[in-house]
Amino acid sequence: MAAAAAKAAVVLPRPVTFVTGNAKKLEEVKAIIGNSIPFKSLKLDLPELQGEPEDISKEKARLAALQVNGPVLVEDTCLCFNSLKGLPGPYIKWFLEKLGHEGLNNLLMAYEDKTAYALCAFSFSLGPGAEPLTFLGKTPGKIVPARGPTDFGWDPVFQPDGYDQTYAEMAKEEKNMISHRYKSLALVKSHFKEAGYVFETDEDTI
Ligand SMILES: Nc1ncnc2c1ncn2[C@H]1C[C@H](O)[C@@H](COP(=O)(O)OP(=O)(O)OP(=O)(O)O)O1
Ligand SMILES: [Mg+2]
Repeated sequence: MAAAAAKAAVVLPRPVTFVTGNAKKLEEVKAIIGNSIPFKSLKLDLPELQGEPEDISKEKARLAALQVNGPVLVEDTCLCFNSLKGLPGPYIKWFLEKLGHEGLNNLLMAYEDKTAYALCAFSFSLGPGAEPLTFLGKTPGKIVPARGPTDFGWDPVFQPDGYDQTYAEMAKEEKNMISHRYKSLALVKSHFKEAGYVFETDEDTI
């Protein structure tokens, strides 16, 4: 029995590499994952396919697995406005860059409904050619005029439901307990627990 169980375990010869070009994302992922998964990072801005959030995330994982030649974790974040039927969604990075916080608010000027949701799609691939698994986390809220520090993306204009503060105004520890990123990482962590991957690596993790 023990032998059968040992045979079934997937052995990973390397830590999981989290690939992102965004230092702030990495900071949050580190804070949330802690020591639960042997993990390192690679700073690389991967190209992103157009399409549905889940497909963009999966394709990022396929590209990352080829680059790293080993197990990888990637993430794609969307900010979806309900009045705009989910847009800007995965294109929020470009909307934010071109329009700024005020421009994001202006997009909703013609609509009464300011509700939105933050969506995070983590994808994990065991390596080149392996079909990625995707884990989605969603936090509902609304778009408000910017409040709080402006050092992380659209955090100042997103106020999660049930809170008087924007993501930017919240303490990091508090945001990391309710965020879209926290929810999807919780699913990643339970997948790792259930799968019982065995890491046989002496590579350094961070
Ligand atoms: N938790 C967050 N709060 C606020 N802004 C965020 C958050 N996560 C990401 N952003 C910003 C950064 C980007 O402008 C945009 C998400 O685009 P995305 O392609 O997922 O990130 P990215 O291009 O910066 O990093 P990556 O290299 O991982 O793709 O939203
Ligand atoms: Mg990106």
